[in-house]
Amino acid sequence: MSRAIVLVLDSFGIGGAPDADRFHDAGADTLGHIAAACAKGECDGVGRRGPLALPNLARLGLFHAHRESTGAWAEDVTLPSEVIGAYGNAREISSGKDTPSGHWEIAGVPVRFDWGYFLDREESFPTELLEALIREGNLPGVLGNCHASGTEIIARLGEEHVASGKPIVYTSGDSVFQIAAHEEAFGLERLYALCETTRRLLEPYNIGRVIARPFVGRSADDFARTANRRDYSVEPPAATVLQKLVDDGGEVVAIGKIADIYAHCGVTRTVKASGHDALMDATLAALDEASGRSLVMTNFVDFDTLYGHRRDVAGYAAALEAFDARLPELLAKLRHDDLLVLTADHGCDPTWHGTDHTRERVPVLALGAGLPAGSLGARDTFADIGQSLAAHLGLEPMADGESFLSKPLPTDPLAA
Ligand SMILES: O=P(O)(O)O[C@H]1O[C@H](CO)[C@@H](O)[C@H]1O
Ligand SMILES: [Mn+2]
Ligand SMILES: [Mn+2]
Repeated sequence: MSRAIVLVLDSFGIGGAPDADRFHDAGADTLGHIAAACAKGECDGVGRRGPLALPNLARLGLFHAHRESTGAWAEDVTLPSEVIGAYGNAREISSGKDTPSGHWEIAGVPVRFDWGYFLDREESFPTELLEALIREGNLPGVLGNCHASGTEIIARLGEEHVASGKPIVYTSGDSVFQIAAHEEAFGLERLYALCETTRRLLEPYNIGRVIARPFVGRSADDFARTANRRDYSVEPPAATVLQKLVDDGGEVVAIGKIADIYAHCGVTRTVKASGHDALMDATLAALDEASGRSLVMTNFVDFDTLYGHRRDVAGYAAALEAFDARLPELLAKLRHDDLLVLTADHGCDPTWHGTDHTRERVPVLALGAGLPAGSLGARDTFADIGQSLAAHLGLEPMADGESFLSKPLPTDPLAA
């Protein structure tokens, strides 16, 4: 029975998006700029040193994929003696560079409509929306109401929030409405309920996600966000490959943020875990259990949340190396007819201006299912992954994308 394993390294772009200009991201290159910083010794001293060392990802073809995306090798990296994976780079055709768009497109459903955005950097939200939220949420008011980095805004407004009981509302370049509140002073369940109210009030605004951002701590110096973050996404606009597999009697194990990102559509089992080691442990355990026709999908969120958005280049490098070191455990569990795909949902170049995502191509590193090692070239949409998963899992083809599993057409002997 076919199994597929998809690991999404959240925000791990490899530069080169042909439409990066439109997002003011021309030149952004998450992998390339991390490698360059490591090569200059700028990432030494966080439990790592020297050039970026990703020997296992390199064997799957990561650096080759990056070179095909940008035209240049990542600085000072060691190339593998042999590439064992099929590697490619994929551009995104969805209108946004956000997490749901990237994941849905990976699963064969690009987002062709435009999301709503709160574009004003200050006074970002419409007055009538905030008035409705204050009324229905029984709130003394709200704080924030601006574009912000989530860690900076709790340091700036967290104490006032605890004293006043007013939740902190903020947004970003993404189609999001985020609510930060203290887990104990405000209450976690109350925060979740407020997010559900917000989700309903946002219906006319076409916003992709409401995100609950609980935090703990006593003062601005030690406020810290917790793993109880929860995302309230709208449903994908069409059946993803996850949904098609479930409808056809298969199993979908969603690990980490995956279930939230797909609005719980097309998921048979949800596994929550916090931190990359725990996420990898959960993935390995799921592989031990997944016996039938199944898809195991994991989102490795820390690359994005702890390092990309925080513009922490050294932290990102160390997290990549730690992830790479655990890959052999996963490879050892693969059966010959499994298909493993490693990819990303967008970029978040930690050397870039601002704190938002960056429009980039993503790596497509595939192994197994009889795929020969070598280049898959430049893929025109992330949906090529969804289409390949559909082919591998024996599902009807998706409307978008081209499978990289399909064999080349036999040459016509008469045409010679
Ligand atoms: O700064 P924090 O709160 O981590 O927010 C980030 O997380 C959100 C979801 O990816 C993005 O919209 C981005 O702004
Ligand atoms: Mn993401
Ligand atoms: Mn993000």
